[in-house]
Amino acid sequence: MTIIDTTQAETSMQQENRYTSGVYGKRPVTIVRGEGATLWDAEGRAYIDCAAGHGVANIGHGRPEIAAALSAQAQRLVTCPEIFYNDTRARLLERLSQVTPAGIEHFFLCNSGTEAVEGAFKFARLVTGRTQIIATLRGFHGRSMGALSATWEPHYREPFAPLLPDVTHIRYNNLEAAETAISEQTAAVIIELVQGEGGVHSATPEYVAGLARLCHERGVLLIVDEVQTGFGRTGRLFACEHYDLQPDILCMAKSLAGGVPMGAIGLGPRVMESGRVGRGAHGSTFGGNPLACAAALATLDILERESLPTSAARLGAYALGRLRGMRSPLVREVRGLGLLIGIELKRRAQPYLEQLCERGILALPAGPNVIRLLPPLVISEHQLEQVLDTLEEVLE
Ligand SMILES: Cc1[nH+]cc(COP(=O)(O)O)c(CN[C@@H](CCC(=O)O)C(=O)O)c1O
Repeated sequence: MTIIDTTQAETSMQQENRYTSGVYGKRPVTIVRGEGATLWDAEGRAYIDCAAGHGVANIGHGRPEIAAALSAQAQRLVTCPEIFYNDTRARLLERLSQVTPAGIEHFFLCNSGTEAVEGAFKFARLVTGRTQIIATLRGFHGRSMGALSATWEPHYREPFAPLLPDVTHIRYNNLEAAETAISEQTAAVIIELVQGEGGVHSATPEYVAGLARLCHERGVLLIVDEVQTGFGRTGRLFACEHYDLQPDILCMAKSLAGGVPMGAIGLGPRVMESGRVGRGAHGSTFGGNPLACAAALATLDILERESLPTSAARLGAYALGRLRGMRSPLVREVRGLGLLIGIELKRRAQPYLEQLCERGILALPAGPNVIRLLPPLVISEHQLEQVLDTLEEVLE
């Protein structure tokens, strides 16, 4: 079904190129419609989506429940800053306290992952009176100046120096490195339990348990960045559940509101009982807006009603098994948890991503040599088989 014809599609690309900032490496595809784990381009070509908008579309595209929630809320009230109470926001805050890891019962609502990280750093400095932030090699936490300071990749970071002072990067999964780095000046350690953009590397249970213990002993807050791993991606609602971990601060965004931009900072007792988070400490015009809150409530309903974290666990285990059984000379290692999967190649991943796109599969990189698969958790078994078959062909 052609949605717009080729000429219109080319015009649309030319139009976007004429006015865009130029910071994105755009693929020559104009995506115009989505449903479930399928996307269509302007010429009506269908793709199986293994990018999910950078891990945003966990519940899939074109969900009528999200459209209905947005429409109903938009007809009542779109925006309402948190200087006023709002009924939809109140319901979401309560719902988040019920589904997040134990102890996380208070939230600052914002509008993106990087904002969640920025706020987390502010709360950590406020609560501890300390300044140092410790992050990990290969970690990705956002591109705004504070979050960027904790993002490891030098070519993201270095053009914008000087960034936040007092940010140290340590080896991931290395407890001795954390023991050495943590000092009297350390406010917080921030980690992803599965490093996403940094190449799909999972934390070991021993590392996480040791790091949590170390942070508690040394008066340091543990910030867990679940912007990418949250809301079912790794096979549990939160990756913290795999580790029985109660973070001091939990950063959330991406799939929280079913594709509508939203972030949230979950605050644990060591933050809230400090008595140091007072009026005026932080703020956001759009944070906690009723429209995003309505979409988030509908999203949490869908995740629960369709048991999507369990689907991610089952489908992800199957996919990892098949990928690890692949005898491709190009593959160095297959890693992942749930439907957050990384295929490390012995070569650059870009040419293979382009071949996948030509064959109707949209996937992402995670560093120069890793193909990252982040499909919607609603992907069907048949679609997943097609993805795996295509990967076998492309990587043979
Ligand atoms: C773990 C994590 N933390 C924070 C962020 C920042 O979120 P936001 O401000 O909403 O973009 C992201 C974006 N992850 C995507 C990076 C996109 C980019 O290159 O920028 C990704 O993993 O592709 C993360 O993956």
